[in-house]
Amino acid sequence: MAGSKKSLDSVIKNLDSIKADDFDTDGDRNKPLLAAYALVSRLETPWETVSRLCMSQPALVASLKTAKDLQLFEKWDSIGNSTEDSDKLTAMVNCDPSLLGQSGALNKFQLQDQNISIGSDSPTSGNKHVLQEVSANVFKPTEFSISLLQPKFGEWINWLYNGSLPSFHKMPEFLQNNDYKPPTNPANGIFQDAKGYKGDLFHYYAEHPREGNSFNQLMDGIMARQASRLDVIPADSFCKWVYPDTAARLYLQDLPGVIANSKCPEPVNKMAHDFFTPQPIKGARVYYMHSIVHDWSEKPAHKILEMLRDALKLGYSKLPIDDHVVPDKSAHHQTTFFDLTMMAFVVGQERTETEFRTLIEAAGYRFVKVWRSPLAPQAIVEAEVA
Ligand SMILES: C[S@@+](CC[C@H](N)C(=O)[O-])C[C@H]1O[C@@H](n2cnc3c(N)ncnc32)[C@H](O)[C@@H]1O
Repeated sequence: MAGSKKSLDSVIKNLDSIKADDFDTDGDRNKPLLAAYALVSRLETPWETVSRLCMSQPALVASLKTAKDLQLFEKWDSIGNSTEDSDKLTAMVNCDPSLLGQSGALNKFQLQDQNISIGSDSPTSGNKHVLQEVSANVFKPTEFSISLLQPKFGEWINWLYNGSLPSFHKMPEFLQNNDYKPPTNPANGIFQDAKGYKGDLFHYYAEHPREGNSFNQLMDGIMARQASRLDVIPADSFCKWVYPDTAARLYLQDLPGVIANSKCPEPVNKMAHDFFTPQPIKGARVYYMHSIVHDWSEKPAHKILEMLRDALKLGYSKLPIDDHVVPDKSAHHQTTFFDLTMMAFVVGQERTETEFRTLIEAAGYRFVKVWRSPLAPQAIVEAEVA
């Protein structure tokens, strides 16, 4: 018994001792993270898995949205993110004390996300709680809750409520009503069913700028996370100080509303362009598309590539397509939920290497190779005009 207790303690101590900054690179940190997810799935019982998925996570995100609506984190930040009791927090956000009190819904934040009580000799402070419970009814913001003050993270909570949850709520019914075939018409998919809207997501966003802004912020968050694997120089230094001549030859293209709100600094050229029309910039060395092709089903994706093809110079221009490239087996969990999100949200999909090859070749390109990085499940498909 004593031997078993000792080994249990040492297992927990070993696990507790692992920290994000133990690793030299993000790629190194990612490997134990994946091992830890696998560990959770081995250790959880079916009851623990189902209650986490169906009870604690929905309750947590509903609590986060309520806290966001109350501007709890913003108001806390304005008084210096100090340690506060629930009476002070209740007064600060002007809600009923029962919400933030001892047994209230919001003060359970710290209990709902990975809080494991493993005894006084085992530290729990490294857990990713939303709030830290300093003592009974006394709380402190955490690195995570403070990160939500940045729109590129905080707006995910609004997007969850205005786009993701309504779409996933509709998905089972939509598929049932459509003989379990994925949608193919970008103007008439699951998102449109959920919103009672006819037209593609990007037209919806142009007509609903508050929701469009949420989406643009979360794209910012995704790009900020991914830039590390591309050896990207921060836009400001690239444009203003490091390579001003090169930056002046770059073009950022998107729909007019997105271009008008983009923060890309001078001297990069900002150009409104509809990619379902011919590409006006001819003979460039590179036409880089990030998170574009996966937004579309075969027919529109083919059209986008076709409209670009004549701009490329044979033997010189390159087309790097930056998206998830799904492996034949053991797809990364991020790839699989991106794939479902693309289907539910934009009638898009993540593609395998074979699917990319077929799409690209049918549009008049040569498939060169796939560039992968250990830092992300996304990859770069290199193509050139055939
Ligand atoms: C998933 S976002 C990716 C944005 C950006 N490339 C990034 O990675 O941050 C897709 C983008 O496609 C743009 N888009 C949608 N339809 C378009 C069209 N017809 N012509 C040009 N851009 C379009 C949207 O406005 C949106 O910014």
